[in-house]
Amino acid sequence: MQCPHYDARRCRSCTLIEIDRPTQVAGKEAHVRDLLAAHDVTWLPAVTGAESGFRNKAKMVVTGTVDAPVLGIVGPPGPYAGQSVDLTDCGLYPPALQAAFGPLAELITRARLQPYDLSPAATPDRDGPGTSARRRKVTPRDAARRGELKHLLVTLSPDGELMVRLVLRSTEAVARIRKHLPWLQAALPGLAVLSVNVQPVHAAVLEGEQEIVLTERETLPMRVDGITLHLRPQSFFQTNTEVAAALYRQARAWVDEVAPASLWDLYCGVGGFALHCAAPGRSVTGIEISAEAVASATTTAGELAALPADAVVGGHDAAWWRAATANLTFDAGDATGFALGTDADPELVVVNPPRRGIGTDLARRLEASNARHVLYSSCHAVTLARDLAEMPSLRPRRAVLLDMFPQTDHYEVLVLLERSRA
Ligand SMILES: C[S@@+](CC[C@H](N)C(=O)[O-])C[C@H]1O[C@@H](n2cnc3c(N)ncnc32)[C@H](O)[C@@H]1O
Repeated sequence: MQCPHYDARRCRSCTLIEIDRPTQVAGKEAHVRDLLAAHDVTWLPAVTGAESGFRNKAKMVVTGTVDAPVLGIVGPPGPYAGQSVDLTDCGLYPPALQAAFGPLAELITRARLQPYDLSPAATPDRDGPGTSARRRKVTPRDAARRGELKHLLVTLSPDGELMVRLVLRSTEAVARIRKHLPWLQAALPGLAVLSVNVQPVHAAVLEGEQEIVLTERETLPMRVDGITLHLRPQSFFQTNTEVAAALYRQARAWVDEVAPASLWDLYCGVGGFALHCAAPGRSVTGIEISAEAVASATTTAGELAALPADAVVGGHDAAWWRAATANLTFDAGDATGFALGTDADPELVVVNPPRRGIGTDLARRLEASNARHVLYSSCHAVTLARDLAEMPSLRPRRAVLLDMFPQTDHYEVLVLLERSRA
């Protein structure tokens, strides 16, 4: 893929952009196969979606001035080091996401949102979990920092609707933003959710805990395979909707083949795996640390349970969904704490942890359980391989690489583990 920002060294986020796509994918396959070399795994062909325009979410640093805000990044080491770099035409964003940046820049001017004075090291990582901004420490210089608006976070739904989050240092500008909301809604008819996230600390984290939703609607409907997942401002959603849908479909295919009567979906987020894997006669429990994500997943389950009689969702009618959701529950909590807190074992466990993996305690709990299968979806194969080593009785049998983050060396891998009978 060609990118003028990369070529000019204004942005170097897409570390593999000079390599053609088949070679990128082959390199990722070699990486993961090497990490799983000790196991006898049957690999499906890699899943690849679009190589550009695939990101459903933009994390923009806001620099410049109130009258000429710049949405993008702070330049990386090189000729643009420390400078404002406009990335509103970044080729990773779909056109509908790019088109939102103009009106949002105008909102910044109209509402007089002073861009925050960010140092170069506060550039957010644009390639998924784990951000350089998160790793920054608060410094004594922080007291001198000026400005209000730190980041602009924009998510585009498959139906073309938008969730916009303004990360501000304080609530000082909230009334002004509220005043200009009708204008923004006219300029961006797809705007479903507008919120302010308050992040008072100097860039130690990308966003803060307090979220003030300014629109009537609080969730962005993300339709995946006909199932409407409800995204709230602080909930996780897979970055690449097309590849996420393929991930959930593959998980469902393997789960249906194994046909477990009971399933846990640990680290369930807004419920993508659990809702795809629900079926009549199957009990499904989703566990997730974020209470707001659990509320979203519960909403979707409730909607599917109450479909109009003539509705068909994901190829199933209302009666099927009523039966499939009869034993589908979501609870907020720590995945490891939940698993260690019960003696009951499901027949199959789905895990989709953050980059750090599931860790020793949960891996040992699963190893010692009666679960016949584990389906592990990982965005960091190094921690996956480490976790597998803690579960020697659960043997990886099938796997597939999903190229969720083209142009970078990140990828998702889904592995079906089966308990060995020996
Ligand atoms: C990679 S995301 C996967 C979410 C979901 N499975 C999906 O497909 O969208 C990891 C999720 O784990 C959640 N999480 C992080 N730490 C957790 C913990 N200790 N226990 C349970 N969930 C946790 C995060 O909030 C996030 O939603």
